Amino acid sequence: MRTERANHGGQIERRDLKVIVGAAIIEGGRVLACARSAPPEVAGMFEFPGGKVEPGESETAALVRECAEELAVRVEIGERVGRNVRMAHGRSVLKVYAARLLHGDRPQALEHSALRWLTAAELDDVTWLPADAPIVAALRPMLTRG
Ligand SMILES: Nc1nc2c([nH]c(=O)n2[C@H]2C[C@H](O)[C@@H](COP(=O)(O)OP(=O)(O)OP(=O)(O)O)O2)c(=O)[nH]1
Repeated sequence: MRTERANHGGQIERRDLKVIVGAAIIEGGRVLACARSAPPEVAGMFEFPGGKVEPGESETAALVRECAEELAVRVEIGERVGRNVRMAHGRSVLKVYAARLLHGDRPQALEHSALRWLTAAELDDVTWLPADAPIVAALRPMLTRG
């Protein structure tokens, strides 16, 4: 994504905004939380499976690709969960979408150190990456709603 903003001199400054997408995979009132295996500073903290959107790739396509790479599952992408979360001093943005598993696929931890299915009441049982806090808050009523 390309963004423009005026710097202090009033000139337009162009820079690339990196978009990170995450999938809140929901099944039976539970969401899949994945523990990062690296880097060491965040290893063991939980996130939504996903990653960077590649140039020319749609957000949905990036999520389908990342879920296949990280979990070996096929997913259907649904509605947005929560708001855009700015990270890395505004250089990147995290966008999370609800997703559901297709064809009876079961997630495998190909890149994560652990996978956990959490109910709304269990969302706080794990330590999420800090940027995920507003997403987790928005997810809570969605899980209860079923
Ligand atoms: N996937 C994901 N990343 C998140 C979440 N919350 C959060 O702060 N992040 C951050 C962690 C990383 O700095 C960045 C995602 O980078 P990544 O390394 O997982 O993405 P990637 O797979 O495309 O990276 P790469 O190793 O291919 O370069 O976003 C989240 O819920 N899911």
